[in-house]
Amino acid sequence: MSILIKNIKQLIQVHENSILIVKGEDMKTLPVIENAYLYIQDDTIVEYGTMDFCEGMDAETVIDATGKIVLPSWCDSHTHIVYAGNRVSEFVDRINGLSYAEIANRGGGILNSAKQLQNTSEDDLYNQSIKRLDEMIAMGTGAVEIKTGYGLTIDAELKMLKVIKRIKQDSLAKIAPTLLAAHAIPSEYRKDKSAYIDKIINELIPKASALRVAKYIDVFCEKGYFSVEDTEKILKAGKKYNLIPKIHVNQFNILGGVKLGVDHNALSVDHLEELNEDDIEALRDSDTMPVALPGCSYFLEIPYTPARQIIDAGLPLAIATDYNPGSTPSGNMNFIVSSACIKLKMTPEEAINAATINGAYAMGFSNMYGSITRGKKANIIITKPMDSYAEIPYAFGHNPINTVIINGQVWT
Ligand SMILES: N=CN[C@@H](CCC(=O)O)C(=O)O
Ligand SMILES: [Zn+2]
Repeated sequence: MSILIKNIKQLIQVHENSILIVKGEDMKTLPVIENAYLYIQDDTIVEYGTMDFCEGMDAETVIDATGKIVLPSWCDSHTHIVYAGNRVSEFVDRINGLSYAEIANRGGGILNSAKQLQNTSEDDLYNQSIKRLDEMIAMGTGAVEIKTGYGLTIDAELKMLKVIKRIKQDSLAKIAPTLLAAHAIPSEYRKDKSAYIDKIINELIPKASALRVAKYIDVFCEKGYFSVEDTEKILKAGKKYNLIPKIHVNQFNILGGVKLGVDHNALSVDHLEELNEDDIEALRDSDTMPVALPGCSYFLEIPYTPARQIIDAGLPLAIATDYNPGSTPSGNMNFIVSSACIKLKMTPEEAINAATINGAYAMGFSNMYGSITRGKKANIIITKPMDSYAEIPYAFGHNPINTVIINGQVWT
């Protein structure tokens, strides 16, 4: 199967040589070819260039992209899309004045989602979750990290992993699976958190690893959830099974989780709504990607991650949705790219770098995703007609997408 996209107004994020990450000042650059073509064979980007070199070229499917922008699909490196039901009633409670923490303390929040998930069959959970993923693909996302963390029992966490495994097998999207059993303390362990941690370490991690699906390990390192010491214990246990850390840190409080993540070679440290100079220093010269989740800040009305401070310090930054039922019930990366510009004061170039190549890095596969490079996977967005790529973040709330190609197939 071959696809030729021709007369492209701007082909963006083009890299002749495969790059893995973009940092600091370099994030301001987004390589563009004007009046371009792109040739896809099966699931792979094979060739591209200016239209001058397209003469005589043909393919089984030819798409005329006159007036349109073509770019790599969004890489969403932080989601919790496997969940059951929703938390609409908590949304209304918050409008009426309750805080996220007050709702959680009353047994709502993550524990509410866990109760719903425990009472949902694997098939039902799969159907609800893949529907969310399909909606994300239609909005331009081609690679997605998916976490567990709404099971909170051995059986329910394994059920989540099985669902993620099925999604990974069935979907055209690239999936990065993460074990986040340490997402909240189950009510039955309220008075004995260490017993739950022991269960994760001695029972769940070995069983999860036998399922051969989880690649990453996550912990919600936060007051009232898991301390830095708890987090370290779990990361060390994960390491024995080759699970790479990708952790929730600094959402509400600075506890030292960023440094811990860096010390344990975390692939990413996510949230960072609260951040200090020590965190920036810890990230300097590390291989750990900081990840901002502006949809969560928007929905919970908490501070936005200080992206300028991060990028201006010469660090890389990725942006992701955090799609989940409690703090971000949206998987729309177009909105995240807009929010990065409007609220995090990132330029369109920085936001697009953060949502493509750096998002792919934060999932460990920027060698195959996140840029227009020969040999990389053909996950492509073709926009509606627009004057420049800056209109993608500018027209917030609009759907900028005309066509999505995923794994070399036109998505319908
Ligand atoms: N902060 C921890 N986990 C999720 C929210 C979970 C929930 O409220 O269900 C997050 O990343 O925002
Ligand atoms: Zn999260």
